Amino acid sequence: MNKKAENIIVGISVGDLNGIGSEVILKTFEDSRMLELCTPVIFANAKILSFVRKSFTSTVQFHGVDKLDQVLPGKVNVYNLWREGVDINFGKNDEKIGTYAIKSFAAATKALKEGDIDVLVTAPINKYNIQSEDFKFPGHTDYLNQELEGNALMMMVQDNLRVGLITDHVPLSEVSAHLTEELIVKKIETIRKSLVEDFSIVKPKIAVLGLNPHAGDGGVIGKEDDALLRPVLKKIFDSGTMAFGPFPADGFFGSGQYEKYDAIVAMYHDQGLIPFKTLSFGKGVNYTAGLNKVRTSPDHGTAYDIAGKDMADYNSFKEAVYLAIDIFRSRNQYEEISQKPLKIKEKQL
Ligand SMILES: NC(=O)C1=CN([C@@H]2O[C@H](COP(=O)(O)OP(=O)(O)OC[C@H]3O[C@@H](n4cnc5c(N)ncnc54)[C@H](O)[C@@H]3O)[C@@H](O)[C@H]2O)C=CC1
Ligand SMILES: NCC(=O)COP(=O)(O)O
Repeated sequence: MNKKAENIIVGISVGDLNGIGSEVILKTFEDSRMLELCTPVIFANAKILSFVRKSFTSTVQFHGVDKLDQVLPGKVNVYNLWREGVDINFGKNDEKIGTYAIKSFAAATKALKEGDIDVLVTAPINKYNIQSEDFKFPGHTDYLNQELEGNALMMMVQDNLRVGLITDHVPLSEVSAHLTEELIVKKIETIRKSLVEDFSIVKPKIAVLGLNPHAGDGGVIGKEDDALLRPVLKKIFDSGTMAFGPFPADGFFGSGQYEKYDAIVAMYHDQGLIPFKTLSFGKGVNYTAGLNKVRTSPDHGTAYDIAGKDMADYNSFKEAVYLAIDIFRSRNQYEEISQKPLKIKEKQL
């Protein structure tokens, strides 16, 4: 299914309205060339966005729609999800605002499932104020894993730097207990498949970080690297996936070895995200790999400390839009190639 560029519909959930989400969305679409690349649809309310726009140097014009079949190319569409006014207090952690963040995210996910939008880009939520009886997830990734098909995997991306996580929203004290052969095999296969289908890398090279300092130093500092990781990685390598490691994480980044691999696999959130954000903050993208639909988001959170002050850097959000479109196209190309493989006729003697 090859779509004309401007017809790729990018659904956008508005995130926490007291954070910097609305600012980075508006600033991204201030540049009208973005509308030649895609058709954006923001899941929110046109009046609210017109109100918050006054706080920023933005002149972006909205096209409010009440149904998704009214969305127009060449416009910044806003799907009016609610009618009532909402009190915006930039920088304030507010449960009521959390309910609107989830309203937007849930509706955009439904549209993604039903094919009304092609890809989803999410603005940041506050993981505390979104919690309710109906929504008990630590983040977007976990909810999408439930709603869509496949096995969600958090992958941070900036150009050729890609960091995938074995465990993501897991407290540090529970990481080791989560690490099993089954989980590691499943996650590394998700990363391999994503590199092939989403990033068009034919035979990807994957580096895997150890869990413990110095990858355990032969068992002196923790047993998991020798007892679990090494044998699992050998099995994965023997089955044909170019996975290497476990590498001691500090030296691996410090010496620049990360540049030699198509993806780096971290055992837990901060092991991967600290080096990733240090190397690429402001340009990185959080991609949910492994699902039947494409979702990306910027590399940052709600940034309450600068919300409403016209200070937010919107480049990471813009990159999230670009990457979602690139992956959507790459997946379509991969599907086409797989359906029409080169026909090789064997010569009969
Ligand atoms: N995808 C998502 O929905 C994410 C949500 N969060 C949530 O955001 C909230 C705040 O998280 P933090 O860890 O404080 O991270 P944060 O990214 O919101 O802020 C960290 C620091 O970076 C600065 N910063 C962030 N984005 C910026 C931008 N675009 N331009 C300029 N400066 C920027 C902030 O001002 C702050 O000083 C938490 O509730 C967290 O759960 C965090 C990361 C991702
Ligand atoms: N640090 C990235 C992060 O925690 C975002 O999580 P999610 O909301 O994308 O699942």
